[in-house]
Amino acid sequence: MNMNKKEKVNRVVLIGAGLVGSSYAFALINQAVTEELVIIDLDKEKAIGDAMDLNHGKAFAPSSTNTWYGDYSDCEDADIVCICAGANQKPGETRLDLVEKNMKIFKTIVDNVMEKKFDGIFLIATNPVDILTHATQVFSGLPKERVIGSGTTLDTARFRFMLSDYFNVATQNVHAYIIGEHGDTELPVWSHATIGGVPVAKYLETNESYTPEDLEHLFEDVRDAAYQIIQKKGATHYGIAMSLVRITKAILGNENSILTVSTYLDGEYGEREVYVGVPTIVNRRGVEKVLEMELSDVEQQQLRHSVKTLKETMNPALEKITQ
Ligand SMILES: NC(=O)C1=CN([C@@H]2O[C@H](COP(=O)(O)OP(=O)(O)OC[C@H]3O[C@@H](n4cnc5c(N)ncnc54)[C@H](O)[C@@H]3O)[C@@H](O)[C@H]2O)C=CC1
Ligand SMILES: CC(=O)C(=O)O
Repeated sequence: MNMNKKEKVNRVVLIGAGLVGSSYAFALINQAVTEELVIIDLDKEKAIGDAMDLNHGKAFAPSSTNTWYGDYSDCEDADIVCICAGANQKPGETRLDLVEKNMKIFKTIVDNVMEKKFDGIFLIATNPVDILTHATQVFSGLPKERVIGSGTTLDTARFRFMLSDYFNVATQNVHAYIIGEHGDTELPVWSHATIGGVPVAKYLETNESYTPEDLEHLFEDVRDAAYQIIQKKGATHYGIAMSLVRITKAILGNENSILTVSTYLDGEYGEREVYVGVPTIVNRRGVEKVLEMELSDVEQQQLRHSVKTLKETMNPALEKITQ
């Protein structure tokens, strides 16, 4: 046995260590998801400070994550490059309002990463996430299954939390998805939502205080959660950080987990040439398979509207930047 031969360890490169990125780094280390974590940010001093600060807490983590402030050359050996760089929403702004600003930033970042011959999986969080995931695939030329957005994983987590709170059951026993744009046109898939296997429509009958109107309001709270949090504290970052860690674990652990990541559709749900949040089997290869649920007519129409909205914003912005 050659004792000098180094074993390949998992490396995640994080680009953009603002509120979302640094929360992701913190959660990654606390859950010991990867052996190596490299942090890159335009604000070099802030990122160096983050790497120092995170390293100082390592003694208390389940296992050691080798963490350093790096540069694009670190992307060559990376398994995952996670991009959280770019502008966030100011109060009143929609995610789609960020498209031009953040697409320009992404062109530079993705070109820099690919110059270093990156051959792993891109995981995108920056908004509008579905559109920037698509742009990353176009800019990088990597296979579509190796470019993934956080999609509606956060919205699905919010939905499951709020349903579990309403019905007073553990979140783990709530199975329900939010799909579509990570944004204002997202939709709840009520037709497949279950509490411990019991359809939500049936579960409503188990207590007269439960009402369909409450569920409508509950979905509105899910959809508008980011606006409410931004109004109160300026940004959201813990929930998305934990969603990103969940996706990272599914990839590095080759889990075949079903997550509502932003995935390229090529005919599934009757849609093409779009990245959008749908239940997807995620493993070491990235996207293994899109799970095609039978949607109700209303849900199918809502998904079509969501995809149309995404394309209407994305196509001109992509055209402008690739001209
Ligand atoms: N997908 C989702 O569910 C969620 C997405 N987001 C999105 O995440 C993004 C980041 O949000 P925050 O962390 O709150 O913003 P932030 O302003 O705290 O951090 C952004 C970071 O990006 C860095 N940056 C900008 N241009 C860069 C470049 N060219 N190269 C490297 N670093 C660069 C900045 O220096 C800064 O540290 C926003 O677009 C926000 O809307 C936020 C929450 C949830
Ligand atoms: C900001 C954002 O996209 C969210 O919290 O859902």
